[in-house]
Amino acid sequence: MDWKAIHRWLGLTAGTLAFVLGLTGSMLAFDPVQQAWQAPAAPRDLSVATLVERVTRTVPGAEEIRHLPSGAIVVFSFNGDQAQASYVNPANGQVLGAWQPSAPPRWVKSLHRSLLLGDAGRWGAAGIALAIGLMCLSGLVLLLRRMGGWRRLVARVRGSLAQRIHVVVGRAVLALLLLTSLTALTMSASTLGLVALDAGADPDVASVVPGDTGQTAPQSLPGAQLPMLQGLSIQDLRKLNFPDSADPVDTWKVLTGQGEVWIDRYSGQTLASQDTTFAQRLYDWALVLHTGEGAWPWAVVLAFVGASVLLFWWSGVVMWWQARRQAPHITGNSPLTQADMLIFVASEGGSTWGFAQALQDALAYSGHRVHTGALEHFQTTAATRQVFILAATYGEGQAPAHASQALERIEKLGANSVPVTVLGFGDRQYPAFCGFAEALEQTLRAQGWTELLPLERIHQQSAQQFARWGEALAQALGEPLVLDYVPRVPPTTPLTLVARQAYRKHSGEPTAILRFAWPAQSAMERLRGKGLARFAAGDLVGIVPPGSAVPRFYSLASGWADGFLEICARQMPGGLCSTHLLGLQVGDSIAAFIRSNPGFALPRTRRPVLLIGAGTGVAPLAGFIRRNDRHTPMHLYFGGRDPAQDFYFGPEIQRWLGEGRLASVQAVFSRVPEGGGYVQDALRRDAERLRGLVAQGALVRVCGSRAMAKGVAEALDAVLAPLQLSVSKLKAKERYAEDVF
Ligand SMILES: Cc1cc2nc3c(=O)[nH]c(=O)nc-3n(C[C@H](O)[C@H](O)[C@H](O)COP(=O)(O)O)c2cc1C
Repeated sequence: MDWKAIHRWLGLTAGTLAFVLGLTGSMLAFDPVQQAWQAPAAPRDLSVATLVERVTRTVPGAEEIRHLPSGAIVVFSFNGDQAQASYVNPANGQVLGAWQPSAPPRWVKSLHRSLLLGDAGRWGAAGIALAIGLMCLSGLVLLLRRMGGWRRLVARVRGSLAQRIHVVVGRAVLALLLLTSLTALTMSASTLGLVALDAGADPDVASVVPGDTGQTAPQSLPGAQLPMLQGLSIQDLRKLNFPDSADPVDTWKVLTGQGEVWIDRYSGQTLASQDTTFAQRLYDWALVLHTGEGAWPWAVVLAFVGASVLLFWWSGVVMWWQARRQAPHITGNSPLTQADMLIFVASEGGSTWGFAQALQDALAYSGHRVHTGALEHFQTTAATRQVFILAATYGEGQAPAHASQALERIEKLGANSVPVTVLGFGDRQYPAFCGFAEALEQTLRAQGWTELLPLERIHQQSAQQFARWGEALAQALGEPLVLDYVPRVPPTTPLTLVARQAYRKHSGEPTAILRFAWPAQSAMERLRGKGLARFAAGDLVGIVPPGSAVPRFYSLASGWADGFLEICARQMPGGLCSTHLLGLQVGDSIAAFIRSNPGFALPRTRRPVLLIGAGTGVAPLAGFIRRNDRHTPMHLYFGGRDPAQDFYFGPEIQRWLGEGRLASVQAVFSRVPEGGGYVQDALRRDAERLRGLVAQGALVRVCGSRAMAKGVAEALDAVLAPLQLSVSKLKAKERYAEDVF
C-alpha cells in the first residue's frame, strides 16, 4: 500500500479543514479550564441530602441541582416568574452568582462541530475526524519507516526544519490525536443518529399520596430525610430534580453515572430505576476525553493537541512543496523501448533525481538515447545496452518509500547480459552508509547481472565525488563524458576575511586558518531568514568560488557565538576553491552559505568526549574545544606530519589545556623521527585508556580524510572488541560520528 500517497493526499485535502477543527478545538479547550476556576468544586464526602438541605434554605423555589463536570454546583430555581440558575457554594449553600452556560462564542462551537453548515457539516466534520485518524495511522507507518523501526523511534531526527518539526510533533501527539479522532467519531455517531443514546421513555411513576388523615394536606418528606440521598455522595450525582410543589404525585428524580432513579416524595421509597446503557457510558467517556469537560488538566493537553494540528498542517505543506520543487522533471527523456541507456532512480527527498538528470544530459550529449525512470519500474528492453541505478538510502539502510518493493521485483526478474551499475547516495553519519545501494548491488550480482563499474557511494550529495565517478564512467564506456551536476545553491552572504594564519610556507601544500566576519543583520532580516544562518562548530560552510556554480564545503572551526567564522583550508593541486581561498587578503570577500551538519554536532554533555582528527580535520574539533566553557572532559588525538609545519591550532591547543577546556592531547607526527606515527597508532597504544573512556559513555568525533577515518575505525574496532563494542554499534547509538573529506 502506498502509505505516503494516502498520507499526502489526505493531508492536502482534509488536512486543511482539520487545521480549522484543530484551531477551534484548541479554543474550546479553554472552556473546561475556565469553568474549573469559576466556582468551588464540591467536597468529596458531602452527601446529597446535606446539600439539598442547605440549598432549600438558601434558594427558595429550587427545582433542580446540577453537579457540573467541573465539580461546581448549579441550582435552577423559579422565583415568581423568573427562572434562575446560580452557582452555589456546596459548603454552606450560599449563592455565589449567576451561572453562565458556556464561555466560548457559539460560532466557534458550531464551526468545530459542523463547519457552520448544519447537518451536512456534521457529516463533513465526522469525515475529517476519520481522515485525521487515517493520517495518524499512515503517519505512524511512515514515521517507523523513516526512523528505521520501533527501536529507533526516539532517535534524533534529521532532515529539513519542516521535516524535523513534522516528525518531532508527530512522535509527541500521534497517539493523542488518534484518540481525539476516535472520540470525535463516537460523538458524531450519536449526533448523526447512528447509535441511539436515549435510555427509552421515562417509566410511568407517581408518588403515592398517603391515606387522607382528614385534617391537613399530606406532608412531603424533606430531601434531607430521603434515605437514598443520605447514602449518595455528591461525587456520584449528576442531576437532582425536586418534585413539583403544585403536583402532589410528582417524584424526586436522581441522575447518577449509573443511571436514573425515581423516588416517592412521601415515603422516600424508590419507585423505579433505569441503568445507564453501555452506549451511554461510552458516549460519556468519549465526551470527557474529547472535550476535557470536568478534567481541566486534560483540557490543557487537548488544547496543545489541537494546536499541533496547525504545526502538522504547516510543516506538511512545506514538506510537500519542497518535495514538489525537487520532484523529477527529467527533460529530454527518450521512450523506454527506444533507449539504449536506462537510468533508474530511488529517492526520498528528490535530490538524486538531479544527479540522474546530469547523467542523462551527459549521455544524451554523447549521442545516446536515454530513458530515466523510478526504480520500481526496473526492466530492460531489446534496445538496452547499459543500466544505471542511482539509489539513496533511508531509515536503517532502507529503500526510499516509492522503491520499497524494488528489491523483490529485481529478485523475480531473471538476469540478462545487460550490465547494471549501481551508484549509491547516502551519508556516512548513518551506520548503514548507502545500505540500500549495497543491498541492490548484492541482489543484482546474486541474480547474475554483470556491471560496468563497481558500486560507488556518494557522501552528502557531493558534486565532486559524482564528477569523479563520471570520469571513471567515461573511461569504462570509452567515450568523452562530462557530468555537470549543478546543485541547488541557497542564497549566499558575503563574508570578509579579517585574519589569516598561514602554515607550510616552505614545503608541502600551503594551508591557512582563515577567519571571516559576516555583515551585521537587523532583527527583521533575521526574522525573515535573510543573511547568514546561525551555525555551530562542526557545521559546514559552503563556498562558491568565482567562475563556478558548485559550492565546496568546509567544516567550521567556530560557532556563531564566537563572533567569527573560521575554517582551515589546504591548497588542493589545481583546486579552484582552495586557490581562491589561499589567495585572499585581509579585507577580501567570499560568497558563502551555511549547511548544518546535525549528526556531527556535539550535544551538551557531561560524558567524556574523544576527538580524533588529522591534518585540517582538527578544525571542527578545535571549534568544539573552544566552546567548552563547561569543562566537559575532552580528549584530543591529533595527527600531523611535522610539528614545525602542520600542527594547526597548536598554540591555541596549549592555551585550551591550561584553561581546562581540553583535558588531554596526544599529538603524533608521521614524517619526523620519533613522531609517534599516525593517529591510529596512538589509539592502539592507548587502548586501555580508550576502553575506560568508552566504558564511561564517551562520545567520539572523527574528522579527516576518508583513508584516515577508515584507519581510525579499524583501530577502534580492535580496541573496543574486548568490550563487545564496535564503531558501528557506537554509530547506531549516535555516540560516534565522522566528518570526512
Ligand atoms: C531521515 C533520513 C534518514 C537517512 N538514512 C540514511 C541511511 O541510513 N544511510 C545513508 O547512507 N544515508 C541516509 N540518509 C541520507 C540520504 O540517503 C542522503 O541525504 C541522500 O543523498 C538523499 O537523497 P534524496 O534526496 O534523493 O532522497 C538519510 C537521510 C534522512 C533525511
